[in-house]
Amino acid sequence: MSHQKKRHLSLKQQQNINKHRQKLIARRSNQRLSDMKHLEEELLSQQGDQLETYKGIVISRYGKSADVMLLDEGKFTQEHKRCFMKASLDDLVVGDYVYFHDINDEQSFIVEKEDRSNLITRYYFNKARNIVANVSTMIITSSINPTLNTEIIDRYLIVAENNGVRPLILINKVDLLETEEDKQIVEDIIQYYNNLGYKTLAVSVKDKLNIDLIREQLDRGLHILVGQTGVGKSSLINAIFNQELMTVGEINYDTKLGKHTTTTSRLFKLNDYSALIDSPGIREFSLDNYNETQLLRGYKELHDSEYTCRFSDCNHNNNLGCGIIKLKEDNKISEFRYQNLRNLLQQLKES
Ligand SMILES: Nc1nc2c(ncn2[C@@H]2O[C@H](COP(=O)(O)OP(=O)(O)OP(=O)(O)O)[C@@H](O)[C@H]2O)c(=O)[nH]1
Ligand SMILES: [Zn+2]
Repeated sequence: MSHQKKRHLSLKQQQNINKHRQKLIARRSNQRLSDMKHLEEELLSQQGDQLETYKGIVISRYGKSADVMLLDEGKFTQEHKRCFMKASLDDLVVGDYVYFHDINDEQSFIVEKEDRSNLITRYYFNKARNIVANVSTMIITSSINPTLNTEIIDRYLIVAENNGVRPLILINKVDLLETEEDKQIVEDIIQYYNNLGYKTLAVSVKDKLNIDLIREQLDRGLHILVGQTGVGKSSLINAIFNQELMTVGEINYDTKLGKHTTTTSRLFKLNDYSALIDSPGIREFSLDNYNETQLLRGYKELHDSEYTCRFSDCNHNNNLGCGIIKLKEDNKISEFRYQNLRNLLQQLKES
């Protein structure tokens, strides 16, 4: 990697790295022999050589290591590194920007992580698990078949709103709409979300409809694709990149492993500054363990102070200063969004 430009570190970063080295020296005497120590020692032995520091982005996590793509002055490259990290950085997730040193040709060591602009978390049995960081766009994918489920769209919107991520809503497979009535229903839904300020597109991978408009929306940053199984996420990735990058709707019966069992995530570069990250953990995460405040925060219609419930313990079932009921009475929320909100509140009560 010696041909790569040396990254100029800020004073603070240099100090942090120096501090880290000193800590390693202090720790050396009382640390048990372990793989990590071995790596750290190797790192230390090279101190005199003025280790170069590179910036990268985490694209996969495996236990105690991470795959990092090298960034060249902020631009995505094709170069990947398998990295180990100091213990305090073991919460690294896909999307984290990191600084690392090369230990040898195969191995590198991450010494610092940049502050995250956002972090998407999911809950497994009440335990928070970080999924991905620094996301610019959450591409919320839904489709006409098996059924257009706006409640799931709304669930993802809640996650996006609560994490400071811009949503882009795609309604795929519109080629399957047969009647004028169905077309109108879908058009109304799309218009409603667009009016709310969420960019929403009708697309068809089959007919190559509006794929160029999707690309236009993704000119900078890290993007993730979310949505239920079968809505056409893999098909969309192939269409956006105009390449067969993903296997569409197939299961490998020889190994009895579906493609969902792949644990690695992949970063697909759209241009120097824009990339799409795909991994099973990201694709399948859903809204769980959200509290009522977060849920209501996820509904843009309620952001107007006029529609804030007067009492913090409002049960949203009687008219006494309830923002949700007022919203409905004033016709400031569509029927489908209102029903979804009611359903989500009900599910919260039952959980
Ligand atoms: N009619 C129609 N079918 C489509 C379209 N896009 C995708 N499909 C089909 O939908 C099925 C599922 O597509 P995938 O791309 O595998 O869906 P996915 O969301 O990646 O599914 P998971 O990997 O299970 O999450 C496949 O049979 C695709 O051919 C479309 O625009 N129109
Ligand atoms: Zn209320």
